[in-house]
Amino acid sequence: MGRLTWSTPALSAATPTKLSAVRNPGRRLVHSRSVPDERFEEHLQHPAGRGHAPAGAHAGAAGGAVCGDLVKVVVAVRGATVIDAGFDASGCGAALAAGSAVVELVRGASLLDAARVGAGAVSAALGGLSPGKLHAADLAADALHRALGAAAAADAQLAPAAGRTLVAMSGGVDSAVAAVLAGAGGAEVVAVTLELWRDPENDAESSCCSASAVRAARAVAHRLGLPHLTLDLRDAFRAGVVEPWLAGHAQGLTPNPCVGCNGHVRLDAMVDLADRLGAATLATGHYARRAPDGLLRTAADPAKDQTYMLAALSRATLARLRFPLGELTKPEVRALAREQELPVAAKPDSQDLCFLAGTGRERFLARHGGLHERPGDVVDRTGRVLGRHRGHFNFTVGQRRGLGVHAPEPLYVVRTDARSNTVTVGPREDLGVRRVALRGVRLHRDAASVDAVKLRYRAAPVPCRLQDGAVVLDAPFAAPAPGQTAVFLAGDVIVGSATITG
Ligand SMILES: Nc1ncnc2c1ncn2[C@@H]1O[C@H](COP(=O)(O)OP(=O)(O)OP(=O)(O)O)[C@@H](O)[C@H]1O
Repeated sequence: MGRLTWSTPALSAATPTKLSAVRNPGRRLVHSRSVPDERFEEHLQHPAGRGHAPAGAHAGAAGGAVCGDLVKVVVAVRGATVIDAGFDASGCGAALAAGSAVVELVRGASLLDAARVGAGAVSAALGGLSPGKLHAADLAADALHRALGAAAAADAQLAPAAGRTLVAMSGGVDSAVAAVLAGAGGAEVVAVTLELWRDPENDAESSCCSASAVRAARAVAHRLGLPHLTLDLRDAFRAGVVEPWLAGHAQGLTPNPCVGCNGHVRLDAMVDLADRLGAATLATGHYARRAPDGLLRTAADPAKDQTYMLAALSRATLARLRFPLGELTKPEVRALAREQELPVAAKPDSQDLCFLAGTGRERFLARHGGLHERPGDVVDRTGRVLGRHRGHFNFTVGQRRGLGVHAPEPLYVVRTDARSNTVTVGPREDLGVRRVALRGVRLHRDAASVDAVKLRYRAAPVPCRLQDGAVVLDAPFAAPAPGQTAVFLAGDVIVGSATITG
């Protein structure tokens, strides 16, 4: 594949003087001289829209106590246009000038032009900031994008365009390549990143949910010439994903937050935004495919297949989704990223739950769920005490590591009991089960069509049949964990899901 060219919409005639800054969004123009540019001075002396708060505007802020500089931007969107904007800034002069530059760049611009404004454009509008002052452009761009995302989600209404696609960009290599492929046929691509988690003590800052990851995703999108919007879903994510995950651990379950997150938090919000932007489809970097009847089909690369995580999506949501990576392997995706010279081509894959990045599970449970150390017994099936543990919630069925028990044969967690705070262990043969109890069975086809079930994200499907709210397996499966999702297959098509209860 050669270098792809982009079909980006023409910038509006209302913003001719902004063209060069916005067209070159990914580049940072750095002046080596110490004398400020006259454009910088002009913004400093006569800031545009300082203290202005238009009616119906949405606000976004960045900076604050830690860095001493604070920029707040407000924007009002109507239809497809940023009809008005204002700002406030405290701290250094560069923060003030950057806030003013943002207002000038976006006021009267189309929403999608405004969504192309990044720190590079802000710096360029100020004649190029020295390295020490670029921070102010970053803050102003962060504040702008927080405001713009909120305004777009609430007030934007672009005319529907069949060839417009919204791409969910996490800042990783998969979604960057998905964006490239989504635009390869000439489609008009708009990018969105969700801010899902921000910890006051800054853990998970490196994860795909965090504020710094949002900034990185924006940089990738802007480098591709794409408008980029940010949606702040932190409240919905905490209430709908993190809190149930913490509550599940307290009850001795092993919840699967990603299935619910995709199912009713992040994809729904992005489909709503796609509607507002007049985008017919939402593309993601998941490894998944679609069956002819619209249901999910496993990815061509079984090692990367992510349909398990998407199994709880409604048919209506599925109908809007596109998976440009579904026929590719990961090495092929990385090769495409290198070919397109994407800066994220070598970025490592995410390993754990996004909100746990930078923090261990045990520490997270203690800090956010109040599940502090609670010593209890490790017992065998006869009740004989073999050792001590630091809380049942730190263990999951099938776990082998970290038991702190010395035995002649490897031992695994067979059961955890929240009420007695005991962890029962046994040899591997104790783990196998042939019948798995379920709740909340949801099927898109007849129960009779189910021929296999996946009982864990990375487990191979097991041949089975569905019977009386349970799944009966043709071969024993080691350690289905209560709280995890069971995903039903008919051949390679995902036909439903349920939650494992025992
Ligand atoms: N914070 C986010 N904002 C927007 N989209 C996201 C976000 N996190 C994940 N996605 C979307 O969901 C897809 C799968 O997410 P997952 O967390 O599994 O990432 P991944 O496989 O590491 O992909 P990537 O390399 O794109 O980060 C991503 O490719 C992206 O399209």
